[in-house]
Amino acid sequence: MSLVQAKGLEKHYGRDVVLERLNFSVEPGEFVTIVGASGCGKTTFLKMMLGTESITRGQLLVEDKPIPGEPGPDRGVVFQKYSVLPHLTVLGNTLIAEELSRSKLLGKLFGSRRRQAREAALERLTEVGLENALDKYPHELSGGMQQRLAIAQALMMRPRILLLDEPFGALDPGIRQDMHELVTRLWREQQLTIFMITHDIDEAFALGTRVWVFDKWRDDPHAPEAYGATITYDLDVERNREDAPSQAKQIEEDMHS
Ligand SMILES: Nc1ncnc2c1ncn2[C@@H]1O[C@H](COP(=O)(O)OP(=O)(O)OP(=O)(O)O)[C@@H](O)[C@H]1O
Repeated sequence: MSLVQAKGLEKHYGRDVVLERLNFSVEPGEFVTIVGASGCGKTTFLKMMLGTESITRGQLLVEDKPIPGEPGPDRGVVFQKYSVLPHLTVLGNTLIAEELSRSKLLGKLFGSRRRQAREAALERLTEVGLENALDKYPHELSGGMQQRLAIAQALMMRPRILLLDEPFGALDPGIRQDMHELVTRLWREQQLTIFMITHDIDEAFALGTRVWVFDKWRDDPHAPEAYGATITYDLDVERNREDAPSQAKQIEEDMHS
């Protein structure tokens, strides 16, 4: 059974069609990277996966069931802008992910549940290499460390699906390379299924097993809102590694033409 499927999925904002005719099946363990022109609906798609944007038409299914209309523990997310809370330490920021998810009414965990959550948080922070920064506050962390913390938060509930919206867009190239290694390791070790938006086509081909290009397949210059973007290329990078450089170049040219 596919893990995620879209059938005729569409997103409109009023009369503005942002996404249309999205049809795909994603198997467990795939690493899907998503590229496309600015404003073509990539983040909107990710938010539909997260459950914070409604679906206008069609279906978006996880294991054959409609995706819940709210975030859940099976889907972790990391955005480009650092999403950590400035008044909490590294450990506090990781614990809050569990507190918010498990204890909606009380807002806090107590006793053995809190101890278990602390152990889980320490484990996640060790996985992302922040075990020596538990008591630091976000302003004391580099950009790369803040994104490591955001990843630890996202993985706190052991999601099967990880949604990444340009998570490394603000980082220096050397740090990005470290983050690529981290995400690749976590993806393998935790058997995650990843959907990652990036503006960097080389990054898309380096990390993804599958690259999607979002673009409009039909356009009316007199009514630009009439048609939305869809997946215009769906490339199996894993099986065609040797073609990746020429495909990346072609996509880069298409996006800038
Ligand atoms: N809440 C909203 N209400 C109305 N229009 C919206 C809303 N959110 C996004 N849009 C519009 O939907 C379109 C797609 O936006 P989205 O952020 O998904 O694009 P994107 O491909 O992620 O862009 P970028 O690469 O610049 O981040 C844009 O035209 C945007 O203005």
